[in-house]
Amino acid sequence: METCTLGGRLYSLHTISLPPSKEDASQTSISCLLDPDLIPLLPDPLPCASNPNDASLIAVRQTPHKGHAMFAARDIEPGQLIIVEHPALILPSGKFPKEVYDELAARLPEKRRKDLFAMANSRSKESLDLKGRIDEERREIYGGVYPLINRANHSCSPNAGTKWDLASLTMSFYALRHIPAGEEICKTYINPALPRETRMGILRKNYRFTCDCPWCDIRQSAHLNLPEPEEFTPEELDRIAASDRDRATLGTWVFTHPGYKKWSTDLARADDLVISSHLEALSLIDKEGMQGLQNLFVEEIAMCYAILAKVVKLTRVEDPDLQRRFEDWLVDPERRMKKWAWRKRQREQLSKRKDHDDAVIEDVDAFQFLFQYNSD
Ligand SMILES: C[S@@+](CC[C@H](N)C(=O)[O-])C[C@H]1O[C@@H](n2cnc3c(N)ncnc32)[C@H](O)[C@@H]1O
Repeated sequence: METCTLGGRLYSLHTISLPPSKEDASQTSISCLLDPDLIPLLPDPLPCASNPNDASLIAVRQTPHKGHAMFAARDIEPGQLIIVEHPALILPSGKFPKEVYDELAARLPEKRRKDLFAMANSRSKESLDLKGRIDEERREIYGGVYPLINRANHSCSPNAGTKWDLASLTMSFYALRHIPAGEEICKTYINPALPRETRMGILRKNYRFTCDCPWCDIRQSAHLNLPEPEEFTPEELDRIAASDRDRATLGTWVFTHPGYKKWSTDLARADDLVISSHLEALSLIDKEGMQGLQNLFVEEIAMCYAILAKVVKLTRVEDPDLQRRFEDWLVDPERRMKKWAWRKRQREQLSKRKDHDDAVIEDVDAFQFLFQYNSD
């Protein structure tokens, strides 16, 4: 089989060869199902995943109620890269006949194929963005299957996140907060800002499990294989409602609170407005374990020139360009951050003028004062 059609669209089966990797001899190819017009647009030659993968950082083990899971074998610091991995499979979203999956898998080296099929729900995919590679109207969502990264189970308070790199066709997996040795490393399969009921419904329907995170499994009984309680106590209902409210607030924060851009040119807003509002968001993030959103807020705070040192560390995988920009500012913040310097100058001039006005006000008659005011 070289091609197949789904929903009137034609797809080609295609194998991308990878440069040999010292660390993983089985990682030799990616088996793909692609729009034929995408194939000539793929990076060629494909760079080898710059493999800083440190095998001693993680351990994959069988668990009593979640199949395999990934654990931190050592302490992992916030922002630290955990894995960089090429997908074993790339295919469009949508359901294809079983033979298509079998054919894609058959094209993989044996070890890679076995690893893939050993995974629970081996069809779960990470979405990949092929933006910029094809016309907007023909763009569609592709998914990748990763033998190692896909071992990470789900949590609604994930301690790790993923970042896709189109140029190398790799996914980076990195820590969103400190992960102590022994803790399970989880990512989120869904939008964690959704209410508990909706999150649980999607996870049951699409992945066939009941989430055991502390925000879903209110009684922490999933590991005992106990069913969801029929009824919650009023205190439990309050906790669920508070968490849903906090998550919804975080999900819409950037639309409901002023950010750096508006603040920077608006002297009517207090100097610490964005910083204090975004610090409030960061404390909600900590409360709900939604560190996946933190860069958005930390970046805004940093734009107001606050905790640059923290953001430099946190952005190293997710946004290396931003990291370099912040490092650059740190060399001479007032000169390089023009908007910050502008606000500072305006405040200084205003306070100088106020001191001056306070000193002369008694000598100035009403007419002079009005004149001075209007001529400014
Ligand atoms: C991408 S796989 C993750 C690795 C999988 N545990 C394994 O053994 O290979 C997704 C599947 O893992 C299981 N899973 C993931 N997160 C879970 C969780 N929080 N609780 C229970 N099962 C989970 C579900 O069976 C889900 O369909």
